[in-house]
Order: sequence, then C-alpha cells, then structure tokens
Amino acid sequence: KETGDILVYTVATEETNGFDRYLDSASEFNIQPKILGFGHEWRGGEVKTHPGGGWKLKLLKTALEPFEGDDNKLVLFTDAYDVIFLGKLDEIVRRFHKTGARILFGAEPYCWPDAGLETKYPEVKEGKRFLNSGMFIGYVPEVLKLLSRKEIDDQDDDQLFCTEAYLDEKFREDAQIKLDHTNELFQNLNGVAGEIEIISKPTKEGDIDKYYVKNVLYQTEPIVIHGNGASKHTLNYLGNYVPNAWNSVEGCRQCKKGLINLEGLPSKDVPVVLIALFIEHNTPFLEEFLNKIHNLQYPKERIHLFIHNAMKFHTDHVNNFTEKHAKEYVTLKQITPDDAIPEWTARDLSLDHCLTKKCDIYFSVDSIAHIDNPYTLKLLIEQNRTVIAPLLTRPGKAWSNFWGALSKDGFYARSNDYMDIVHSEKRGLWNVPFISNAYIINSTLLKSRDRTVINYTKPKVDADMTFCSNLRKIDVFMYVSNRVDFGHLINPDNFDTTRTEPDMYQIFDNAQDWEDRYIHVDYPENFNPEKKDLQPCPDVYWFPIVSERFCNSLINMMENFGKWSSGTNNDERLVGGYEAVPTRDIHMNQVGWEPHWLHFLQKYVRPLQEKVFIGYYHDPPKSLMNFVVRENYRYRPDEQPSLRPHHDSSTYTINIALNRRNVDYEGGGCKFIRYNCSVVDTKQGWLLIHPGRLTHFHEGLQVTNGTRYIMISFVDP
Ligand SMILES: O=C(O)CCC(=O)C(=O)O
Ligand SMILES: [Fe+2]
Repeated sequence: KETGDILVYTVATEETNGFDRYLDSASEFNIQPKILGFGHEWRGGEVKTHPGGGWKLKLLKTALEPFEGDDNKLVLFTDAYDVIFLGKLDEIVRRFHKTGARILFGAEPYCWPDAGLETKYPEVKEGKRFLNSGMFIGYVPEVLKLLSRKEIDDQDDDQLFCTEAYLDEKFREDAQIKLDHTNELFQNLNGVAGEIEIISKPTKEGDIDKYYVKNVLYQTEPIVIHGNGASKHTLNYLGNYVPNAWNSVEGCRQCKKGLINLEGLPSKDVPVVLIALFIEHNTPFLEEFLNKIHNLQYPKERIHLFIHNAMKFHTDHVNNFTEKHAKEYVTLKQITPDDAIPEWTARDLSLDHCLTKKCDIYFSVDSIAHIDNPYTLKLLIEQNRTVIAPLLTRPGKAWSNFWGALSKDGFYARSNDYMDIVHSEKRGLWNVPFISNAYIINSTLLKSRDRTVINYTKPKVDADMTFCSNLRKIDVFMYVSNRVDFGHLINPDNFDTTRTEPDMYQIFDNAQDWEDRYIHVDYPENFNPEKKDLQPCPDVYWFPIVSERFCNSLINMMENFGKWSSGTNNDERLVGGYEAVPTRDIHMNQVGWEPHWLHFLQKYVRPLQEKVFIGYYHDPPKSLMNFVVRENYRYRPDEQPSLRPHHDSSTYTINIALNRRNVDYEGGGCKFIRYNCSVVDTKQGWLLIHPGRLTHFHEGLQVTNGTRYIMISFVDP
C-alpha cells in the first residue's frame, strides 16, 4: 500500500495550543508525524514559522538522509503550529499522484519574501501563482536534491530557499516541481479567506453530517490547511468545525476533549483560584455583580480575591461587600480609587499577584460581567483550556464579550457564525481572536512567560486588546464557551451617577437587572390562574408589584429632591395652575423619571389592569399625573394629614404603598365611600388599582403618627 511508504515530518520546538491541534488532527486520520527539533531552542529566526526557517529544512535534510536510496519513498512536510490535516494519507498521496509532480508545494497569492521575484514566476492560467514552503510533498530523492541544492543556514528563509529552486527552470524541470495552484491538496489561507467556506454534508456512511473546507473559487476541497502569515485566526475559525470538531450528531466534539472533573474532590485538592475583579467604570447593579461572584459554587478556602476599584462611586459597594465576606476567602487584596492605579497596571499586577499566591487558575471578571450561573468557575476549569471565557451577551442584543474575527488592523470583525453563537443557536467551544470581560487563564501559561510577553500595557491601547494581541502573538488560543448559559453583560452606557438612586433609571438599558432588583418577587404569581385576585373593596384590586428596595429608593429620590408641593390649590406644575384636591407631593417629571415610570406602567401595571378590568385595552397607558405623596402627621391644623372625598381624573388609579403601616406611620389608608369600605392595612410594595371616576368616590384617611408615602398615577385621564 502506498501510504506505508510516506514519511510525515514537521518541526516544533515546544508544545503550543496550535501544535496540540495539529497532533489532534493527525490522529483523527491515524497520521503519525515525526516531530523534528522538539525541546530545542528555536534556531530559525524570531518568527516561528518564517522568515528564517532554514533550520527547519536542515532538520528535514538530516532526517531524510538515511532514506536517500529509497526511490519510491514519499515525504510530506508541513509546519506544525498553524497546520491542520483534513484527510487521510492515502487520499493525500492519491491527489499528489494526480498532479504528476515529483515535488508539490502549496501555492499562495503573494510573492514572498522577495516580491522582486514575481516576474521570474511562470504565468498561471488559473489559481495562485507563488510558492509557499509551509507544506509540500515529494519523492525523497528529489526532496533531498532540493535540500542539497545550496548550503542552508539556520537563519535563512526557507521559503526563499525553495522559491529559488523553483525559479531555476532547469532544476524545476529536472525535479518536476509543481505548485498546487488551485488547492487540490494544500490550502494556504493568507489573503484568501473570501474563497474559503465551511460546508456540511453527509459522510459516505450516510447518517451523519460533517464539516469540510471548500475553496469556492476553484471548487476544490483541500485536505491540508495552513494558517500562514496573518491568517491564523482564519485557521482557528475553521478549526472550530474541522476535522470533525463539530458534527450533526455529537455537536461540539472538541468540547468533550481533555476535560477534567472536579466533582467530588475534597476542597483541599481543587485548583487554587485568584479571582480578580475590575471596576474601571461606574456600573449599574454592582451589588448584584459582587453577590454573583460570592455565589459561585467553589470552595472559598481555595479562592484569593483581588479587587481593583477605580471608581469612588463604588467605594461603599465594595466596602460593604468586603466587610461582610472577605473573611471567607483565603486572602483579599484591594486597590482603591485613592491608590490611583491605572487599569493596565492593575491588570498586570493581578497576574503577578496570582503567581505570588501560587494560583492554579486566574479568573478575571469586569464589573459589567454578571456571572449568573453559579457553576461557571467550576465548569470553565473543568473545560481545561489555557484561556477560556464564558459567553456573555447583552440580553437581546448582538453585543458580546468576544469577537468572531479580526479586521486587517486588528479590530472587530464579525464571523459568519457570530450571530449563531451569540444567540446560542450553536452551542460549543469557539476558538476566537478576542475575548474580554470574564475569562480564566491556566497559570501554567503565566508561569511560562513573564510580564514582558503577557501583559495588558501598551500606551493608548485598550487593555483587553493588548492582552489578546499578546496571546495571539504566542499562539495561545482564546476560547469562548456557550455550552451552557453563563451570564450576561450590563450596559453601562447611560448610567448617570449624578442622579440619586441611578440604578432606578436603568429600566431601559438593563431591563432584566432592573426587574430582578426592583420588581416584587411575587409579581409573577399575580398571573397564576390558580390564584384568586385579592379584592379588599368592590373593584379595588390588590397586587404585589415592587420590591422593598424600589420603595426605599423612590422615597430616597424624592426626599433628596426635597421640593414637596405646598398642598394648596395653586399648583404651577399643572396646566391650569389649579388643583382641586391638593396633596403634598413631587411629580415624577421633577426628578427626570417620567419616561421610566410610564414604561413601568406599560410593562408591569397594564397586564394587571387587563386581567381585572376585562375588555379595557389602552396600550401604552397614558398618565400626566404621576407623583409620590408624603403625608406627615402634624398637630398643626394647616398641615393636612388627610385628603377630602374626591374623584380622581383617571380611568383607573394606581396607588402603591411605599412604606410600612404601624412601623413607619400609623393611621392612613383609603376609604371608598360608596361602598363604605376602607383599605387601611396596606402593604409596602403592593399596588391598589381602582376605577377613577363615578363609582370610586374616595378619601385619604388621617395619618395619626409618622410619615406615610404613596405613589399615585392617574392612568388614562
Ligand atoms: O391616601 C390615599 O391612599 C389616597 C390618595 C388619593 O386618593 C389621591 O392621591 O388621589
Ligand atoms: Fe384619589
């Protein structure tokens, strides 16, 4: 059989993620390459592939010399770190024989490293014209002839060496050297990403779809691919699917490779983790961010904490957290706004701090990254990759913490599968060129290179971009996983910390977080068909709607604003300037919160209204009068602690109790005169909803002690 007579060689001095992938792809097809140069200092120049691969060719020459007289022996030589096999050796050999060459090189669109040689190249009718030395196959005698054609130095450029041989017409003809112009066998990826597609089709056996690389320009399916030059990320992208990294039956096959299991390990044996938290910007819902970190299911006696807080606004949040919880962790290192340490430095410091603490795992989390899944840390460690991020997205948006592709200048570009990944229509493990906001790093990487290689610091460049660019340079793969849901990203864009209670204003930008904090935990129960609606008086309904936190925040917003109305009939805030039944109040628009409130009415109140007052639809609900009433008990007769009987100018009115009867105040309540029915036992965060006109003539009852706050809206006046 032909394949017994082929030698497969590569050169690699050390293990890298790319080398592991090369070996994995080889073993997928039972190819057993011989590795030359392993464990040696690289002697082929600074860039590991080229220029300066003379040493590679010398190693190959030495390896082939024992086979010199073996006229029928073939040799397949490829780079290692940036090559993937997509087919079996006998198929590779078959395609080689079809070309009639004695040596076949892969081709590429660039005349490199010496563009001046372009005119010396034979013209081609179709395909790429220039030689690339990263992949070739040939008969041993001819390959040895090629390698002996001239003296080679370690530092020489291997591609130039092979190019000169090819451009020597007599030599080319004698040795029958050809280029694989149209990618029948070899595909160099640099500059041709637009010709390459991932296709899926059933295997010969039938019942499973697998992925293949297709060159759609030449309609070929090359079976050895090479991420030469700037095309490493194209190769990484393809490597997410081929060879058999994905298929229609098993989904993400590469996800299941190399896993470790922490389940059942005693705490003392689980990896030591440094969790590094970065608060570099004012961020909504920071308390929840910290709590989610604290809720991670991982032994705290194996966790060191590092917190860089650059924002004064968050000092109390961080201090409250550390005062409460720091003791539970092995150590805590805190950098405060007063330390005035810039982000870049803090991030670099945290890497060193991890090593100081003899960490096994570094886990970096930015303040916008909400790790909702408490198993995230454990799952990421078990995935056992050098660098891996949990996929985090802005809910309902295309925004995420990874880039699927890179533009030429190293910025964001969208990959074909980006939306499928962001929306988790495809779940798996994705090798991508940029991750941020939350990721773990195996400390073996941090130990293997110092801060001159792995760091965040480059003047005027974003810290994450610098970091990822550094990792790309040393061939470290960055994975993002969406195997399960891990969490989401906060949108900090419109966070106005000059407001009192700024998170209350986040109902639009961070809707889910807003709901989690400010909507009553029992709100969904209002829609449970098994439950009977509470009706304390005829056509007055009673529902839990907002949290205690909401109530306190709204009171705080109003008290901080402080300009309570006088409670007289003259009210310059109203169009007519006259209020027949005045209260001491502050309107929502006075604190810039009316749009938020109207949205709240539409999203949370309207469904309740539609449920109890059947047949009335008014979407969105309109309301001009939205205000918080403060009723102080005073002995002075001119302070009105009650409200005389009246109708509201509304189709329906909502009335939310913001504080606690018999704790914060006594008395108070609302009496519906027509039914001789009062609601006095109001509950904080609960809403009363009743018709405004005709039937529900009502009065506010006397507050007999303390201060009562209620939130009122006259809906659809
Ligand atoms: O005090 C109450 O609960 C009733 C308030 C009221 O009816 C109003 O503000 O229009
Ligand atoms: Fe009223």
